[in-house]
Amino acid sequence: MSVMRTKSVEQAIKDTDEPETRLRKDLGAADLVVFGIGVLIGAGIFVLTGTVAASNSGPALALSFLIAAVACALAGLCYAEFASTVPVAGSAYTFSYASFGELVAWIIGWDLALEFTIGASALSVSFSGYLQELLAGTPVEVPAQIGSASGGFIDLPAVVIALVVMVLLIRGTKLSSRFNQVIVAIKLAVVATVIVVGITLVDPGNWVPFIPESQPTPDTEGGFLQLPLITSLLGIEPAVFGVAGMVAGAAVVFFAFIGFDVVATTAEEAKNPQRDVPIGILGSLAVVTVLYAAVSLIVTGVQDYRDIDPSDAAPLATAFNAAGVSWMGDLISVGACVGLVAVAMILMMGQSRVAFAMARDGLLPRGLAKVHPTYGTPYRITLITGVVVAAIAGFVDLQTLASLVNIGTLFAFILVSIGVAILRRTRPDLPRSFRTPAVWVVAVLATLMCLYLMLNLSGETWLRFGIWMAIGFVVYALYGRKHSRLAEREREEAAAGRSAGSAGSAGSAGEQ
Ligand SMILES: NC(=[NH2+])NCCC[C@H](N)C(=O)O
Repeated sequence: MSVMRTKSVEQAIKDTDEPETRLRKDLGAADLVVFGIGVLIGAGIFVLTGTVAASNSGPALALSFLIAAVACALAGLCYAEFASTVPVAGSAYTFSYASFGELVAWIIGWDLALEFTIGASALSVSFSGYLQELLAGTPVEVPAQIGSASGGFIDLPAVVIALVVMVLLIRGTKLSSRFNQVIVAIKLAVVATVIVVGITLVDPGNWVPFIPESQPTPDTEGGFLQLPLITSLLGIEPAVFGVAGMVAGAAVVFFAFIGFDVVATTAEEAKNPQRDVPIGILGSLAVVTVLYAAVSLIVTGVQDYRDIDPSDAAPLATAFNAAGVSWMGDLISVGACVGLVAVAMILMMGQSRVAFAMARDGLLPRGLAKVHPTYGTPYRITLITGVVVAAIAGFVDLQTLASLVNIGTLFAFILVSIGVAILRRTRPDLPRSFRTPAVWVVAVLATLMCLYLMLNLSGETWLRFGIWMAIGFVVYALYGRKHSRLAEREREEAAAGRSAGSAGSAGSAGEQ
């Protein structure tokens, strides 16, 4: 069946070598770790910490982060293996093309588009929140009507920043990567200061009880009825706090760990992808896990979680302002603004790379994959992505965006984890410079944990995700299925086979 046609790993690597669509290879291991940290530290730690501490976890926020970190580490091991096996642009997309076939590849590519595009919108919105906190009370204060989608009618700062990032990206990867290194340094310095200064302000009494007692509504007493997916389907109030709240919190702060997979999207631009990509993924994940746990303890230690406003767009700054250390509030806001822009930038870049790979394969119009003659970047895709990100950022709030990104990413993690295990069976011979230890155990655990976190997201989130995927199926049926390069090759070979009088070779292009 044609939708099952797979593109061999060898073919995927060979396809990267066409002059018109070849990317420059100039990133090293350190670039990738920095790149990873740059995309990981963002809205998750700067904004969602406050929301989740206030509405789901309380001081157990630190545990919510650890739960999410475990799921990510398991999936991260699988990502590291596939990135070292299939070092080409496009991340999970390219990988599934080689292991599951074209239809699944399309599904995952479409899913990644959701993760990156909506993710970039989420980061633009978060940037806007901290910018407004910084400008509040000054003559250039942003008026509420144009300050947020929920409180006004458009989030204008979010729209503007998305467009600025787009222009920077079109100007070139290396420039953006340098720019990113400086920003990562600023961001790490801010996080370190939050931890160091924060320790002196902690009142350990705020951590007691560490897991606040569950406040279930009468309907949700116990068991599966506490899962947000179920409660929202049944139209009842979800339980808050307690262990169930902590896990529901994990499904939201999961957002903070998304991004190491973006490192895999740049594999084609790495000098030595086999070694550098696993280092980049696992290294950046380890660093941020420690930082997140520390910052969570600070946020809930400096303030009583009951005093945190769940809709605060700049909770870290607020915590220090409330403790009377307003210079810290300003410092955090400046660092957050800069850091959040960097994440938006990398996400947009990730999106352009995935779409680039898909266009090169003919699943999207091939003209989109054209690289700019002087800048060497996929400028057409970047332009389209930037405009879409800006439009969404202007009108949708952060919670909605973050949950949607999480469900899409968890889904991609599941496909990748299963894919890694399957590829070990179908292609045991492939060179793998990084092998996931105990792959069957790790892949199965990663799948189960991600699935469980997905169940902790609401019915509305599932519905939005379902709609997005349904649109994807229509696009594939109407365009990609006919125009894909593999489809073309199949047709050519079938024709060649007929004229040579041998029907035997038809379709072999797709075989592994
Ligand atoms: N690949 C993504 N969609 N990443 C979005 C999340 C980025 C980052 N972890 C943050 O906390 O802001």
